[in-house]
Amino acid sequence: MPNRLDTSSVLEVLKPVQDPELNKSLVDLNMIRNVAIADGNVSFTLVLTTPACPLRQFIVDECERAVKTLPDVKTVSVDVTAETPTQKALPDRTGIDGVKNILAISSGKGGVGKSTVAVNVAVALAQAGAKVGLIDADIYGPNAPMMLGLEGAKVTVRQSGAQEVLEPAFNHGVKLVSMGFLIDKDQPVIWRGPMLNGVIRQFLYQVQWGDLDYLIVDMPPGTGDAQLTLAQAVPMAGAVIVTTPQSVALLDSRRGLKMFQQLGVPVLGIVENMSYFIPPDMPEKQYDIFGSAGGEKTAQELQVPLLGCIPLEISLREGGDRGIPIVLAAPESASAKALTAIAERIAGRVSVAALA
Ligand SMILES: Nc1ncnc2c1ncn2[C@@H]1O[C@H](COP(=O)(O)OP(=O)(O)OP(=O)(O)O)[C@@H](O)[C@H]1O
Repeated sequence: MPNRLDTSSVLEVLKPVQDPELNKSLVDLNMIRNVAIADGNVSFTLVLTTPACPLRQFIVDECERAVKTLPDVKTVSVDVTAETPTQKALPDRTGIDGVKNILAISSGKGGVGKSTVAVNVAVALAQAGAKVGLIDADIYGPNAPMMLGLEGAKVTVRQSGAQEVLEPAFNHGVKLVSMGFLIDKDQPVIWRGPMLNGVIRQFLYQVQWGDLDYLIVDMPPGTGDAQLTLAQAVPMAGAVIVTTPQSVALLDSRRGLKMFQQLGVPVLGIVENMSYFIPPDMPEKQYDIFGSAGGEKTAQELQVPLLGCIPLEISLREGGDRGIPIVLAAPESASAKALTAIAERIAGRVSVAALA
């Protein structure tokens, strides 16, 4: 134990403190910077690997505790920032300039709450300070514009050199492009594979995304052309599979999971939506409408993490309908807390994979 107070002794006592997800020393990971000491007041910057770090407070507390073991320390002040690592490049995939991590939110079947999860995870990450974009590639139900309060918005087209580029819409801290901006919502559209592929590629490469920590893609349900196009075009940081506890939904999600694994896309985990119902007038009650623990069983069987369980809550649907996602409209509700924790877990796993 050092018996003096200087920059090197601060780094020495901080060396055993690990990033709990990466299991490596914060000092070795270059996460401790700008150590300064003035009259017993120690300050430094802690650079996390994601602004949505689920263990932020725990890491800060551990750092403070370690530094306070040094003699003559009066105060410890930790300035927390984040630098999200960029996912690893793949030789046969073309990344998007400035976009660090591309994530797919997928489901085996429709109506399980995939868009609800995509929108709320995007907003929760933005709330934490991340730069976030969302591609609503769901041709069957392009709900993201409504859920983000951007219904009726239009993407502007600009000429950039020889290329036309789309300017995304923006609300609640999230940049959005959507199939809903391109099609009349009352007009049935028959999508052919090549057409859909073309639009997905346009959404990836011809949008003025700027710098993004996370680009989230709300996929159409099922295992079709869109998934294939996405996985073969860009390097993917991972896919998240949304399911409900019913066994049919779980069967479909197994299929989705296998598909991503075959395409070489890491599956970050499963989200179980509509896990149980909390009656608004009896919040202490919990009803397992679709059975219970299905997501947990599937996650165990397929050896992927269960990222979280979201209850059925009326306010969650209302938030979506009003264009104010529940993580903003009612952050203290059970579903908002679950969604925020899911966003943090996703961000944590993406960082771990990028730095592995
Ligand atoms: N946990 C929940 N509690 C209450 N309502 C929910 C919940 N999850 C989703 N919903 C509601 O269910 C409907 C369908 O959800 P959502 O559009 O997110 O599903 P989806 O899987 O994206 O559907 P689609 O396949 O049609 O795109 C929406 O009205 C949404 O607000």
